[in-house]
Amino acid sequence: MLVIEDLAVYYEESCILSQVSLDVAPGRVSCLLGRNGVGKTTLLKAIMGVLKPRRGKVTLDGADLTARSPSDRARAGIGYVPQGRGIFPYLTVRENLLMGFEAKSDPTPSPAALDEMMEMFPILKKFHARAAGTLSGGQQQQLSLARVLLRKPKLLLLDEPTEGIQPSIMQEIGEVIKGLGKKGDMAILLVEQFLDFALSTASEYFIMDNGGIVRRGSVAEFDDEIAREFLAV
Ligand SMILES: Nc1ncnc2c1ncn2[C@@H]1O[C@H](COP(=O)(O)OP(=O)(O)OP(=O)(O)O)[C@@H](O)[C@H]1O
Repeated sequence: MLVIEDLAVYYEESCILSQVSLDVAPGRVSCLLGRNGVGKTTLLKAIMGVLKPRRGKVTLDGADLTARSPSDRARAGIGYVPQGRGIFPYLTVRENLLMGFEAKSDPTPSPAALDEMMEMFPILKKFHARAAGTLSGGQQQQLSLARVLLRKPKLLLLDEPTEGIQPSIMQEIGEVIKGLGKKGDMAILLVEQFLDFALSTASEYFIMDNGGIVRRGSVAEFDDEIAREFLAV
């Protein structure tokens, strides 16, 4: 379980997150919503340790990660699929997948884990020898997700997985995320601008505004009034 308490994050003197508290339990897909520029990516980076908070605490299954480096956090079980995917375009699909093992405490590639990913994303099996940069945006997104899932993270952070991808692949990715949530052993925090995708994939929502979480609830209870108040521009 991820627990964030009273997190404050600044870019130099500019306060982006002033007081964020939230928790995400395994077996749940939670979406983080909010207007452009409100600080959603900043929060994911602070959870991953790419940005240092000025105040507050990040714990995963009771272990305090606040002072730990991003690579330590990856080893502790945080998987991060950043906006823009972060794949290596000149390496093959298979080589990109193998990079996923580097962040494990035991970096020996497991053929069974590789097979599992190829089964979950058949397109990666088909294109395993291609340079990753030649894949479509949606296929690259699947690769980026598979590379992180290889490590069997306890917490999966996803930043705008639908950005720039076709609706058919969007649906496939949505099904994979929902399936991971249902398995019950992974907590998932999804940042998503595309509201329909977020609401059809997640079971719980958080809304960020003014540097903090201003609303949370079950997706089943999300309505147009909430969208107008917190998400309309
Ligand atoms: N490296 C940086 N230096 C200074 N300010 C930054 C930096 N990165 C982001 N910001 C600012 O921090 C604020 C929050 O940005 P962030 O990307 O976290 O928002 P977001 O909610 O994820 O937005 P979007 O939905 O557009 O991705 C924005 O005002 C942004 O301009």
